[in-house]
Amino acid sequence: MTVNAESPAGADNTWSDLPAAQQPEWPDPEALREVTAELESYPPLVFAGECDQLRDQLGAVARGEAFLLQGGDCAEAFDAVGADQIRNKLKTLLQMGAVLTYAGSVPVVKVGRIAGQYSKPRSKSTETRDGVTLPTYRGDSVNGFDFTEAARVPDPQRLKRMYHASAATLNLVRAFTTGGYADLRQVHAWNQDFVKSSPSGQRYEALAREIDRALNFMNACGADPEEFKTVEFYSSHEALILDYESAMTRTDSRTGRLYDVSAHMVWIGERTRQLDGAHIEFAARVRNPVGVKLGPTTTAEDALALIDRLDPDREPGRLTFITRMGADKVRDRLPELVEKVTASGARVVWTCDPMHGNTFEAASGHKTRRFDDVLDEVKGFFEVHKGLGTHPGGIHVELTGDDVTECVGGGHEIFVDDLHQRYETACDPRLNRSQSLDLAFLVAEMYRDQ
Ligand SMILES: O=C[C@H](O)[C@H](O)COP(=O)(O)O
Ligand SMILES: C=C(OP(=O)(O)O)C(=O)O
Repeated sequence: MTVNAESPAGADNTWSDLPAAQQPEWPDPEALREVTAELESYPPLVFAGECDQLRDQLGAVARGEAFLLQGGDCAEAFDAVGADQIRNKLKTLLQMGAVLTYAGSVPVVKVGRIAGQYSKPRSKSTETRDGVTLPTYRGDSVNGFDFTEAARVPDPQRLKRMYHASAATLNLVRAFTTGGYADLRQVHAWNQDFVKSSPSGQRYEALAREIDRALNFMNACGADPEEFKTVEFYSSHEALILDYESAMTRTDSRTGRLYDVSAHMVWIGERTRQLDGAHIEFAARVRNPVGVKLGPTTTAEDALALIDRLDPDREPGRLTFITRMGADKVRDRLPELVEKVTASGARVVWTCDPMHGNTFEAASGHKTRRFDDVLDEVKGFFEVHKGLGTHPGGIHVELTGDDVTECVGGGHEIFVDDLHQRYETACDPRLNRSQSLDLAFLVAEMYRDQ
C-alpha cells in the first residue's frame, strides 16, 4: 500500500481563522502552541492509503452494496486504555458484524468509535453541583472528569495523551484484527464468557454454529481459509478539537492532498456543523471519508449545502449523513431530506444514530435511553428508506463490550432502578454487549425484509 501523508497542513490551513464552536478555553496559548508543534512532529496514526480504502468501501455502502456498522464509546477515557476493555469492545463489534453479515446477508464495513473519541461537545459550558459552578467536562482530551476546580481546567498536555492513548488503542486493535483473534473461525470464542448468561448470547451461539457449518462447507468446496483470518476494521471519532485535528493533518506525498491522519474517518457533530464555521471548512479540506450528524432541525437546504461543501464531486463514499432525529421525529423529518438529496443526484451514505435523539434523565438523575426507543428510531429509518426506495446504509451506535447498566430495556432487561449498578459512562449512556447484540439481530431482520 502507498502510505503516507507527511508534512503538516501549514498554509493550507484555511479553517483556523473561522469561528469554531465548542472549543476549550485553553488558559495558556504558549503552552498550547508548544503542544501542537510537538504533535505536528509525531508520526501519523493511520495511512492516507487506508483512508482511501475506507472511502472506497463506503462507496459500496452508498451504492447499496454493503452496510456500515459504526460503534463504540460515547467518550473514551485515558484510564480505560486496557487490553480487556478494548478487546471486549472489539469482540462486541465483531459479533454484531457477524450477525449482520450472516443474518442480514450483506457485507459489513466495520468502523469503531475508537482510538480517538476523547472529546465531547456539551449543551452547557458549566456544571453546577451543590451551589458550586465549574467548567463542564469536555472529554479526556481537554479536562478531567472529577468535579474539582483543578481537574476542570483545560490542559493542552492532554492532547498529547490523546495521541498516545489513540496510538496504544489502535495498535491493539490492529493486533486483534490481523493477528488471528478476528478469524471468523473464532466466532464461538468471541462468545465464550457470554453464552450461558444471556438470551442474546444463546441466540448468537446458534448463529455461530450455522456460520461454522457454512465455513466447513466452503472449505470443502476449496475456498481459501486465509480469506477469513483477518478483518478490515477502521477507526473514527468526532473531529471536534481543531487544535488537535489540525496538528494531525498532513499533506499526502502521493497526491498533495490533506489527510487527517488521526483516524480513518472523522465526523462533524450536530453542534459544530455550521456552514460558515471552522469544522465544516476543515472537513471540506481533508480527503478522509467524512460524516456529518443531522439532527431533527436539519432542513433539506442545509443537507444540500453540506453536500456542495463536502462532496462537490458527488463521490460515493466521501460523505456519510448520520441522522439522529429521535424515535418520535424520524418518520416526519427524514423523508424530505432523503428525497431531496436523492433528487439532487448525490450518492451519500445514510446511516442511523438512534442514540442521540433519545436521551432522557431518569428520576435517579442518570442520563439514559430506552432500548425500545433506539429500536424504534432504527425501524423508522428503515421504513423511510423502504418507502423511498433508497438504501438504509448503516447504524451508528454508542456501545461498550462491558456489562454496564446505562440504557434501560433489552432482552436481558435493565430497569430504571438498575441504572446505578454499573453506570460508568463519562458522558452519554451506552448499549451494553447484550443490548448491542439484540440490536444487531433486529437490524439484520429489518435489512433482510427490506
Ligand atoms: O454525546 C453527545 C454530547 O456530547 C452529549 O449528548 C452532550 O451532553 P450534555 O447535554 O450533557 O452536554
Ligand atoms: C456528540 C455526539 O453526537 P451529536 O453530535 O449527534 O450530538 C456524538 O456522537 O458523540
